[in-house]
Amino acid sequence: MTMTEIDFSAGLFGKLRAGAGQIWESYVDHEFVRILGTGELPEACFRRFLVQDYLFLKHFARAYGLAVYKSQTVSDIRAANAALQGILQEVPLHVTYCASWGLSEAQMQYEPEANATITYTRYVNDIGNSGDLLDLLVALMPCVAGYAEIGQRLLAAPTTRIEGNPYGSWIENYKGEEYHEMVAASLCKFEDIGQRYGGETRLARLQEIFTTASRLEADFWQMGMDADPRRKTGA
Ligand SMILES: Cc1ncc(C[n+]2csc(CCO)c2C)c(N)n1
Repeated sequence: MTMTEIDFSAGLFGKLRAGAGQIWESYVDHEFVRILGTGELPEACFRRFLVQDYLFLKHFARAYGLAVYKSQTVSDIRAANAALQGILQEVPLHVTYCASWGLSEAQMQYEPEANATITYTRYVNDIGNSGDLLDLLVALMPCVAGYAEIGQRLLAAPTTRIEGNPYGSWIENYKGEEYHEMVAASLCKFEDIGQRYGGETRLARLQEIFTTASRLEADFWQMGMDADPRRKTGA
C-alpha cells in the first residue's frame, strides 16, 4: 500500500513531541493501543472508551469552533473549519459501533462524563479561552497527530491484525490515506501558524501545554483500560 509517511520529528511539532519524551511514548504506545491492534482488548474497555470519546469529540468540535473565533486570517479560519468538519465526520464511526451494542446516539449524549474526559476537554478549552490561536493549536495537536502516529505504528507492527479483529474498522479509519492527508495538512498549517505567532520564542510555555495534553491523552486510554472487569482494583 502506498501511504504518505508523515515525519513526526519535523519542525515545531517535532520539537514539542521530542520534549514530551516518555509522556508522548506512554500515549502512542499505550497498552490499550497495543491490544486493540491484536484484537485482544476486552469489549468493556472499548465501549467505555468509545462512549467517552463521543463526548470528547463534542468538546473538541467546540475547541475548533473557538479556533475559528481566535483566527485572524481567512486562511486560518478555513483550516480550523476544515478540522471541525473532520471531527463531525469521525462521530458516525462511534455512533455505528455503539448502535451495534444497542446504545443510541440519544443515550450516548446523556452518559455521564468520566473524570478523564472532563479533565482533558476542559483543559484544552481553557487554554484556548485564556491563550491565543497558537496556544490552542498546541493543546489540540497531540490529539490530531498522535492518532496518525498510532495508525502508522499499528500498520507497521507485526502483531496487528485487521481481519477478524472486532476493532478492525476503527483501526482502518486511523491508518487510512485520507486521514493521513488531513493530518499532514494540519501539521503544515500548524508550522505556518507557529512561525507567524513566534513559536520558537515561546517554547517553554508551549511545551508545558503540549506535554500536559499528551499526558491527558494517555490518561484517556487508561480510563478505557480501567473498565476491564478483570482488573478492578477497588481504587
Ligand atoms: C481522546 C481522543 N484523542 C484523539 C482522537 C482523534 N481525533 C479526535 S478529533 C481529531 C481530528 C479530526 O478528526 C482526531 C484525529 C480521538 N478520537 N479521541
